[in-house]
Formats: sequence, C-alpha cells, structure tokens
Amino acid sequence: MSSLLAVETLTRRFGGLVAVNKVTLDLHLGEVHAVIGTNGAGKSTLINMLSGEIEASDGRITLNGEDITTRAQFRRALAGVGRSYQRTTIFPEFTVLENCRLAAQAAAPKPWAIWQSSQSCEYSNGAAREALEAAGLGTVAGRVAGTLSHGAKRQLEVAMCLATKPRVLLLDEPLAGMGAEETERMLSLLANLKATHAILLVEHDMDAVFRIADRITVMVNGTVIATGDPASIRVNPEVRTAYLGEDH
Ligand SMILES: Nc1ncnc2c1ncn2[C@@H]1O[C@H](COP(=O)(O)OP(=O)(O)OP(=O)(O)O)[C@@H](O)[C@H]1O
Repeated sequence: MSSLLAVETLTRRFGGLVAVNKVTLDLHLGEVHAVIGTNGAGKSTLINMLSGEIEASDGRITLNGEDITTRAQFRRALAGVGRSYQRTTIFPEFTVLENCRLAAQAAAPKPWAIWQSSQSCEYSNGAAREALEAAGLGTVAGRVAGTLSHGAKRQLEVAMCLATKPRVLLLDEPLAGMGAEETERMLSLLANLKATHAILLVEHDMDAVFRIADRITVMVNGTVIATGDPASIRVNPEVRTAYLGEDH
C-alpha cells in the first residue's frame, strides 16, 4: 500500500534540545496511525511540523510523493492536510454551522471568496453541512457552539477540520477530557472516517488507542522506539519498560 503522507528522518531542534529526532513514519488511507509517548516525547512538535505550523530542522515530509517540507501551512491545508488542536479553537458565540462554514471558507479553493459573506457562499455551506453530517452533528447545526457539551465541541473541531476537505487528518488528543459515552462516539466517528482518510492520532487514552489504531508508533524523548500493530506494541519489552508500565 503506498503512503499518502510520509515522513523521513524528521528532526526539530529548539536550541540545544532535540524535540523530534530523526522520526520516520508514514500514513496510509484506511489506517489510524497512533503516536504515543510520555509528556514531552515530541508528539505535538511532530504534528506541528506535519501541519506546517513550525519548520522542520531536518528531514523530509512528502504528500502523495510530493515534497511539502517547506510548504506554508495554508498551502498544505489546501493540498489536503487537516488538523485538529489540543485546545478548543471554536468561536463559542457562533452557531455550529457558522463555525464549520468559516473553516470551510478559510480553506476554500477560491481564497478571494473570503471577502464574500460566508452565509451566501454555496461552496462553504455545502462543505460545512457535509462535514457536520459526517461528524454526527447534523441535528445541532443551529445551536450556539458555546452551549455544546465538551464532547460535542471536540466533535465540532473534527467537523471543522473535515470542512476543509482534507485527505490526511492530524488529530491532537481528540479524546482529552471526554467521558465514556463521548469517547465511544468519537471512536466510532474515527472508525468511519478512516475509510476515506489517512489519520494520525496523538492520544493519551491508551485503552482507546489500542482499540482504534491499526498501527502505533511509540516515542521517547523525541525518538521512535517502536512501530507496529497494537498486538506487537503491547508485548514489546522496550515499550513496556519505557512507557506502558506493567498494566498493559
Ligand atoms: N516552542 C518550543 N520552544 C522550546 N522547547 C519546546 C517548544 N515546544 C516544545 N518544546 C520542548 O520540546 C519537547 C517536546 O514537546 P512536545 O510538546 O512536542 O511533547 P509532547 O509529546 O506533545 O508532550 P505532551 O504529551 O505533554 O503534549 C519538550 O521538551 C518541550 O519542552
């Protein structure tokens, strides 16, 4: 299977600290690839380099075989790399649909359309509605976003990401702060989305990761110590010692 997004020896230094050290991994359509690691392992830095928020110090990122290592963030988004954030990025006073519509418009193929009222923009409306349906929020499109539950807000963030029509989804802790029911909803959403997307999932909820991931990459201090399917990662002695502890 050819990879949609590939990372080769990707490195990021902050002064003397090597936050991400020669990381190599790839993302495939139809796969959830989870990246796990203790606090400070370099997971967010990795996602930030993939989305184009921060520059790589070294290494290469390719999207569909094309080198995008130095491509600006908005150009990567247009090319199909979408991300959600650890922090909530929605506008609480706007409706669910409006939030999605703004995300769609910002990533519209016609950037000049930003001057057009998003309400009357057919493209943004269509993309927003489609994304809300896919994220299971179709019935709350008219609700003011700030009144949603925490779990629904995280779903909205995924919907906003979907509204940009990405092929690659970079998800930074989408389950953070969720209750059991909300977690289930998000996991079934991800299971549905993976058929049409390549998904990178950074997540601290290990039970969820081991259930949903097709592949897991384990990072310690910026370096990948193991990559494999959940069964092989679960029994990997180095991973158990470095990260998982004895209860997995
Ligand atoms: N802008 C920055 N300037 C300097 N150091 C940074 C910067 N961003 C991250 N770091 C450092 O890089 C290392 C990796 O951080 P990063 O946030 O990527 O880890 P993480 O695995 O995402 O952690 P967490 O699970 O807590 O979110 C840490 O030591 C962090 O302090």
